[in-house]
Amino acid sequence: MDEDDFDPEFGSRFERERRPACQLYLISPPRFDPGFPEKLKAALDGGEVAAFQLRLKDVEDFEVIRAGEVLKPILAAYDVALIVNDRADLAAQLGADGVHLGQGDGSVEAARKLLGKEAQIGVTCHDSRHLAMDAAEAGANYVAFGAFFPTTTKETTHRPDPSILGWWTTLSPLPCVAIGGITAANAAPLVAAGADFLAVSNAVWGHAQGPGGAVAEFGKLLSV
Ligand SMILES: Cc1ncc(COP(=O)(O)OP(=O)(O)O)c(N)n1
Ligand SMILES: Cc1nc(C(=O)O)sc1CCOP(=O)(O)O
Ligand SMILES: [Mg+2]
Repeated sequence: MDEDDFDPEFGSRFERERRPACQLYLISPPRFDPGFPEKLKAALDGGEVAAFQLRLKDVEDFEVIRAGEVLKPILAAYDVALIVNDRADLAAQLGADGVHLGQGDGSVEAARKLLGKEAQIGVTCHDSRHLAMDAAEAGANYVAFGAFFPTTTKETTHRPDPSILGWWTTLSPLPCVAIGGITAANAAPLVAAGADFLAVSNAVWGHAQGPGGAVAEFGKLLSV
């Protein structure tokens, strides 16, 4: 792809100016159980969600594809972007809206070649300003910082200060995602610091009032 052809600020769901408020980015549970599509619908009935990441772990490729095929029409009906974790090739196979890449999940450039210029490509940057600048330079559509709070969803070793979000928003127009142990009760400082997206898993799928109740709780926080 010609570098000049790529405009990361055009038509992107993750573009800050077009969507100024902080938004919710749901991360799937690590396994796809048969009841999950109904849980997803319940979550999306609870309020505004910008994006959904299919993050299945330790499963065969065909399971990711099968899950993606089931979830894609549901997400489309609610106008929610489908982002596939880890694998640009599976994102391409699914016709997903984008991919999320960790530091060991391949380059932005390679994902861009596979997915095209409209794709949303996010990059894990832990607590590193350097990684975030590298990701932006490589053509990422968003950078993700975390883990802001302890989480049982994933083993984490980095604990950024919320001020990294404010630093990023003054430096770059590229949206930033906050992730890691986020709940409606602890998220306010991340929103205040400048997070464009809150990426959340357990606080939604494991919520006592169900996923819809959880999304509604986040909605109250994000609408003020
Ligand atoms: C939005 C978002 N941010 C960070 C991650 C973590 O990605 P990675 O470091 O590759 O770890 P795994 O999620 O693959 O275990 C993410 N998935 N999404
Ligand atoms: C997938 C993931 N990545 C993280 C990082 O710090 O990069 S923390 C995390 C877990 C997010 O799930 P929960 O909302 O349940 O904590
Ligand atoms: Mg990964």
